[in-house]
Amino acid sequence: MTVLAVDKLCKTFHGKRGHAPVVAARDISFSVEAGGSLGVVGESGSGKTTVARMLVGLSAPDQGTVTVDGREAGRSERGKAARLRRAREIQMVFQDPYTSLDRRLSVESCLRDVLKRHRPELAKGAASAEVANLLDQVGLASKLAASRPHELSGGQRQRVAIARALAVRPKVLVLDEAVSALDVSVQAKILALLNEIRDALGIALVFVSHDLAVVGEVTDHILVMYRGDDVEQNATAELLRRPRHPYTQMLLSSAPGPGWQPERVAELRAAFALTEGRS
Ligand SMILES: Nc1ncnc2c1ncn2[C@@H]1O[C@H](COP(=O)(O)OP(=O)(O)OP(=O)(O)O)[C@@H](O)[C@H]1O
Repeated sequence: MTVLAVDKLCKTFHGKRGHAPVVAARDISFSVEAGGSLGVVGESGSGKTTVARMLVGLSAPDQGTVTVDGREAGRSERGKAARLRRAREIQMVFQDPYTSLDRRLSVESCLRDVLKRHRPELAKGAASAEVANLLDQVGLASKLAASRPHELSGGQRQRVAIARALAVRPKVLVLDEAVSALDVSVQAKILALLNEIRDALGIALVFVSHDLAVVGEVTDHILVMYRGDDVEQNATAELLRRPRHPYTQMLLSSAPGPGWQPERVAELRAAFALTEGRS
């Protein structure tokens, strides 16, 4: 069953006078099933974050629609009601949990705040049980409930950010470079957690990353973006085995495993630009 349907999203940024407008997203369409996972990949500036921000309502598309469970996001309500509904449907986890978490709040207070705002029907006892349940779901020891963000490791902070997003019981979870700042071994654990979560809860994931190796671990479909365009979309295994578009081929050969090789990318990009007639 399709949970998230994105149809022809477009966004152009009109910068300062004298600067050409930047098309950050051009007719981007995709869908994600319940329990499914789509990776959005591309190099810096390809438009991935712009698409992620449009999904959660942080940025308004010039054109196009985002539909969750058949209902267009942000259509019927305005203002606060629209923001609340969108937040309950689609949650986002950012790259740096240190800046996205409130430093003054303990883990428990942070989760309770979200429950109070988004699930006010929960009585105090039920909210305590839900905090314990959320910590368990993201693999955090209950003794960490009293900790503040600065007392946690990067991986633990990202688990708190995921728990905070799950507290809302969203249908869709968008992760923007959510493991990029973590060590490889911590990355692997968070990716395993994300796979467990989508299996257990049937949430649809949109996983934004520049790192194809990481995306391959956690998605069943991939959308490749280049300068705002959708250059290729396919099942993950097929795309990694037989990339059709020269840009995807370039990304793949420049990232044979975890890690990014800028020199090789530069070489291949030059070759790709020649074939595309772009500079
Ligand atoms: N608020 C903005 N105002 C003007 N231009 C913007 C704005 N946000 C993004 N852009 C431009 O839109 C293009 C796409 O940016 P975006 O951040 O979506 O790419 P990205 O693939 O997520 O890159 P990165 O991985 O570096 O974040 C870039 O050329 C960027 O400079």
